Amino acid sequence: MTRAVLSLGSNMGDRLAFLRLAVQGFADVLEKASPVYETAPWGVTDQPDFLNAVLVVSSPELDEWGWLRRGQALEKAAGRVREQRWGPRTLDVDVVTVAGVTSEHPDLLLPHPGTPSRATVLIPWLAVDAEAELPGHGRVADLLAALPPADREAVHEREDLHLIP
Ligand SMILES: Nc1ncnc2c1ncn2[C@@H]1O[C@H](COP(=O)(O)OP(=O)(O)OP(=O)(O)O)[C@@H](O)[C@H]1O
Ligand SMILES: Nc1nc2c(c(=O)[nH]1)N=C(CO)CN2
Repeated sequence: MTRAVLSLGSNMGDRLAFLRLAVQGFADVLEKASPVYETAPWGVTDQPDFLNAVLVVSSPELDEWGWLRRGQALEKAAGRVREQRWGPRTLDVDVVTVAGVTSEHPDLLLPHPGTPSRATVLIPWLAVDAEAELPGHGRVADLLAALPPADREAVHEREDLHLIP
């Protein structure tokens, strides 16, 4: 039995449809789905805005590699092709944490090392779990409070969009 937090992102094509494709792909293991957020791009800033969201999932069968494989299969189903690092994509599924698991394998770093600095992950995560903790880094609420205000202000809830119609 593992419980995982997954981050979803899309900034190409029908962004909401790609996020929904991911939600449908995890429907059998879905515990919680966050609101949808419109977010300014970080990393490569000269690209379209993203939609981002977070899912909490749990399964008696899947280990951390199972979560990665399922996410990658959904990225493939969304027509994602290998592209520039941090560049535009139809669907990105990152494994943020798997409860009780740390990994330094380059194909599966856990917790995902980008998490503490990404308001695009921390804000949706906090929306579904106000008490969330990132193993080794403390409370998600504290991580978010420590970010520059501009990072938090670049993330806007889209109340008109829903992962589950
Ligand atoms: N926790 C993780 N979740 C998803 N992929 C991971 C993780 N740790 C390592 N990877 C590896 O990262 C590789 C590249 O992933 P990807 O192209 O999505 O990176 P990116 O989204 O551009 O950047 P970032 O990983 O910083 O968000 C994949 O081959 C995958 O195996
Ligand atoms: N706002 C935002 N920017 C990004 C994102 C993302 O999900 N949201 N993902 C990236 C590559 O992983 C690069 N930049």
